[in-house]
Amino acid sequence: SHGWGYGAANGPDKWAADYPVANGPRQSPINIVSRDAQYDSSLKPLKLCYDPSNSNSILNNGHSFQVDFLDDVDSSTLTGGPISGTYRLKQFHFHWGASDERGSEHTVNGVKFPCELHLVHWNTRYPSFGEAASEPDGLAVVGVFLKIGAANPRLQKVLDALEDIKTKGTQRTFPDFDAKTLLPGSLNYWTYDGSLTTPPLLESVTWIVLKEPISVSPVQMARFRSLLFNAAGEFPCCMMDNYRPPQPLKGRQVRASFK
Ligand SMILES: CCN[C@H]1CN(CCOC)S(=O)(=O)c2sc(S(N)(=O)=O)cc21
Ligand SMILES: [Zn+2]
Repeated sequence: SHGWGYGAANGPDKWAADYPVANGPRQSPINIVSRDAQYDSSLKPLKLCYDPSNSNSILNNGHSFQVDFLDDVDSSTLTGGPISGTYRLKQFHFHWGASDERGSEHTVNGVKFPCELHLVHWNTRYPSFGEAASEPDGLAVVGVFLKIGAANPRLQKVLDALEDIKTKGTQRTFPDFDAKTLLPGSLNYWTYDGSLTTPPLLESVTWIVLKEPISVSPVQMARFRSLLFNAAGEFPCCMMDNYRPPQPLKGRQVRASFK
């Protein structure tokens, strides 16, 4: 049987068959309606302490590409914000469209961005990432929108590595990358309780979506689309539109860290 993907036959509308939680009460992404987000003065500032020496490899997993971090020690961490305790950076990856008018998973007042970055962290109160991933407070993902504008030099190292991981299952080393360089100037955020946006769609994610986007140029976006969903030797299928559309809010509240 074919695995999940983003095509007509195996895309988001088909996931509930194998992953019934797809219709659960806290699914992601969502459309963020800024005027409905409630400012919460008790929310703390986000504290992201990333150590470049933790970055390890860059991998094409057939759904996106991800930069993986060594997470056996507490050196690239997320604290503060809406979460309590310490979460460790595990990986970051992106979702993007076939053209610049779509590609993000979260939307803001119905606006889609061409791309969205996800920095995935797991709660160190649990013994491992795998165990954390199935706990309601196990994961925290920081989402950053990419908006079309000037070329972003901080993306270049990542984009240059893509030619070495064109097909599914390929990876290469990716040392000394400072993920902090991908963050915008302001860490103002919206936060809500949600899920993974891909199978297994586990409802274990505290979402922290930054309000300020970072820039990406159309030429840089084309580099994302040069990746392939397929493994080497298989019929080539460009990696694009690898995003899940917004899901029902089902009564959840979205809080804002800013007025
Ligand atoms: C392609 C597979 N993507 C998932 C793989 N992992 C889940 C592992 O299940 C135990 S994961 O925790 O690294 C994440 S985070 C994430 S998103 N888009 O919500 O940030 C998707 C996935
Ligand atoms: Zn993601």
